[in-house]
Amino acid sequence: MQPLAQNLPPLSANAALFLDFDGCLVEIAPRPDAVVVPPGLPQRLARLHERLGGAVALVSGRDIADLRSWLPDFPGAMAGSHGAELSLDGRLIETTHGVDLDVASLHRAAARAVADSPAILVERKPHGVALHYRADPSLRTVVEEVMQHLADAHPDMVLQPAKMAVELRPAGTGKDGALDRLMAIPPFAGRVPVYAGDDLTDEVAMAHAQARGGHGIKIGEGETVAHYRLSDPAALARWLDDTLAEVL
Ligand SMILES: O=P(O)(O)OC[C@H]1O[C@H](O[C@H]2O[C@H](CO)[C@@H](O)[C@H](O)[C@H]2O)[C@H](O)[C@@H](O)[C@@H]1O
Repeated sequence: MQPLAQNLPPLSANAALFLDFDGCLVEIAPRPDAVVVPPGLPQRLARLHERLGGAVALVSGRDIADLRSWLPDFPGAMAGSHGAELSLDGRLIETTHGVDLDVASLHRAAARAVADSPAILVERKPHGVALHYRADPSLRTVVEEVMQHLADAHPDMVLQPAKMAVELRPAGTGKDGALDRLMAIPPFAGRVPVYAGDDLTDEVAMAHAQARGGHGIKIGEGETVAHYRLSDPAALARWLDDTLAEVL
């Protein structure tokens, strides 16, 4: 049995905070373009960024341009596309993988393969592709088979299971690598990493945070390596606000 939310200690002043986006900062929505940024979230992130000396990063499966469209004023670092992209302080987006990918051709192949199932949403990503079956969960097997087929045809890409979706991302990327990369540079270096996330792609990063003496916070249900759990994005927001009021 994992510890209850009330056992989660407040963030300490020497923490480095890593936050996932979908299902963590915002509730899961029917489609990727339908999420709602809760009122107060941009201000909360800005205050945390200021009080933690800039050591706050967003770590998402979304690409950075997409992430930035939801949180245009976020002042900290962003790791996007499951760690395939990195942006420091709103500056240039750096691609962190060496895979030579014809992404347009991958998008076309994915779209062709599911053309007979219009309920499957094809998300064209700069470093991969995602197929979403949330609109019709009975299409899960179709999506899994198509994505396995695409993965077989692209040995430099790996499958990334997600919530009601399956993605392909470049091999060698991952949120664990993003965390390691940021923890090696100021203002993150020397701090204690705390990582909050809700999905499978977050588990490796939470494990890395804990291996570095920090902790992971699982948002929502499901198996996890994290030491702590909070029920939903609203509970995470409350914990962050309590921390800001009491500690930082
Ligand atoms: O790492 P994250 O920030 O959690 O992003 C993971 C993926 O999130 C998005 O898909 C998920 O959220 C959608 C909106 O709530 C939902 O409709 C979908 O079913 C979920 O799988 C996003 O579309 C992906 O690109 C991200 O990789």
